Amino acid sequence: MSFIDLRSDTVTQPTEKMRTAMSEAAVGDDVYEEDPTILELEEKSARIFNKEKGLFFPTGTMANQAAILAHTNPGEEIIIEKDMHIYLYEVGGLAFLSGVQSRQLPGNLGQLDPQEVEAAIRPSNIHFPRTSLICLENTHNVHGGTVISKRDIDKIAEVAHQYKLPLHLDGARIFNAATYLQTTVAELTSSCDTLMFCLSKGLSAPAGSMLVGDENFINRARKCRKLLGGGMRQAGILAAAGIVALEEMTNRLQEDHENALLLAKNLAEIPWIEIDVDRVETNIIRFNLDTSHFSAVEFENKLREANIKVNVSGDGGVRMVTHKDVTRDQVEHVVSVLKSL
Ligand SMILES: Cc1ncc(COP(=O)(O)O)c(CN[C@H](C(=O)O)[C@H](C)O)c1O
Repeated sequence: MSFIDLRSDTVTQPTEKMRTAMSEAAVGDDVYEEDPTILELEEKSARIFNKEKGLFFPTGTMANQAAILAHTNPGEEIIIEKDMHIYLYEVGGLAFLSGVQSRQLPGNLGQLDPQEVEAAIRPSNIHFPRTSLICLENTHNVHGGTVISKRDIDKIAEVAHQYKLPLHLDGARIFNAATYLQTTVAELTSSCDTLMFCLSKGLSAPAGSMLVGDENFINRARKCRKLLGGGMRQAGILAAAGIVALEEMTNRLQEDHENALLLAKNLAEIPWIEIDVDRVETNIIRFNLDTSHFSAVEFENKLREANIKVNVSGDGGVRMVTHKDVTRDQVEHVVSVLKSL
């Protein structure tokens, strides 16, 4: 039974070309830095982002947490936007792994206010922890795949660098942001000191994320990855799919964005759905149910009966995410099912 899976772009299946590349991958022991396919993916990632080095990770969470470990020392404070994945969905890793506390600022659809960031940087004072990192997320998951412009990233970087602080970008969906802005990822992230991006979401690799930054940082992050158990052996089998992802999947993301907008515009016509269509910029749609009509669970179950999977939260919030494995026809089918409810 085939489902239309709108829960996330993490569900994407590898392409046939990825599977072939995986089966033919040249491999070696990556702890000794001898896996040729991982080395090729790391070099390609660094080149695409115009950073000195790249480092392959099993997941985006591990890459984000290794970056925070490599940027900070226990007892320091990092400045984040209050709804970031790094804070909301990484199991308290900031505290548990890095021993840092977070200063959570309110964002405008994920973008931080440069003045608020500057005001949050701790001056030296015997009572205060040292601020050691500033983080952004682009596109922003919880706010609905919203995009932060280069100009707005650069404004935060300017404050960070004025205080000699690094800026780390959770760029899980940075290719979606660059597609929306019609720019390159290198241009968009040029002022970020380090960034993570996912191969395993819209780019459709079966697993894997990359961290890119300068050589000194990547050397520290490699050690943090080993500490976290991410030192892998012949993982070129996974990296081979990542290379195909970068070569073939970054230019099709506009299709996902068009499907998301088509879905959002149709959802807006349904009386018991509250959605801001203008906020749909990339492949994530978030909307609220009029729960007097349906409870979140009822809504999820009715869609499941129609072979459609979505993520709902108890308060009636719904997220739908378009991706390679959801076609335009399937989007139109979802619309007809929703209108029939
Ligand atoms: C902005 C951002 N940064 C990092 C990650 C973590 O990536 P993985 O650890 O899942 O590879 C995610 C995954 N997001 C997943 C999803 O959206 O379904 C879930 C919520 O973890 C993310 O959205």
